[in-house]
Amino acid sequence: MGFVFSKLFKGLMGTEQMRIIIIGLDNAGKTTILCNQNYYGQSFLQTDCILMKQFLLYQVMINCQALMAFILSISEFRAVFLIYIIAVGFNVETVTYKNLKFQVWDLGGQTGLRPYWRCYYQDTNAVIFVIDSADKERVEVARQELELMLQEEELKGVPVLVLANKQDLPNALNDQEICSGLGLTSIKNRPWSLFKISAMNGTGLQEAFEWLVDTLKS
Ligand SMILES: Nc1nc2c(ncn2[C@@H]2O[C@H](COP(=O)(O)OP(=O)(O)OP(=O)(O)O)[C@@H](O)[C@H]2O)c(=O)[nH]1
Ligand SMILES: [Mg+2]
Repeated sequence: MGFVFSKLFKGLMGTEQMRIIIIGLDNAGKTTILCNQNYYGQSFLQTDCILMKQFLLYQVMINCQALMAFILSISEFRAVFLIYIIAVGFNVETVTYKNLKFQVWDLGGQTGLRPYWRCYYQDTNAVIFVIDSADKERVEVARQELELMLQEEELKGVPVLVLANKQDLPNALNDQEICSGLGLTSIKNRPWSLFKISAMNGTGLQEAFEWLVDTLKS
């Protein structure tokens, strides 16, 4: 993902730091979207893109951010912590490309973690809302969480990219079903778009993030 982001945001000029949050119910595929290319691909090794990972263990760990960033900057520790990030909690990836800094926050979606999403809304430039397209039973829960989030004053007017993930699964809902299930057409006060993707095989990600880049640029 770092590679995708660094490529896509290469065209943006200036020194402004973009802050993006990735949210959605647990098991939607948020961490897979953010991390898989860095774990298994070449991007983690590229030389012109500085990647730094930080790990936060719920709110109590917030004061330890600087310490965790330092630990993660030591390559020997990084792999261990990155694996731990997949399992629990919140994850942030900072991609620095030349003079552009881009911060992507992956917020855990378990029921007990959702109340903490709002702690990360301030100064957010865009929201990526991920849904497991094969999880028909919880589309309504996802709709409620999305609706709550969109009511937040701190996210007023902020663009929302909805990713209908796991489209590789045979029972995945299509975009019309997701659109009506999440009530997306009632969103009138901000730019939004829905893309069908598979984080597993990368389908649809490029188009989705191009929409996001274009929206942030305009
Ligand atoms: N078939 C399929 N499985 C996927 C896809 N994306 C993610 N998964 C799987 O779905 C499961 C959950 O993925 P995560 O990325 O951990 O989900 P998450 O949204 O970060 O979950 P929380 O951190 O609990 O909020 C994992 O087993 C992934 O391998 C996809 O596109 N297709
Ligand atoms: Mg996760």
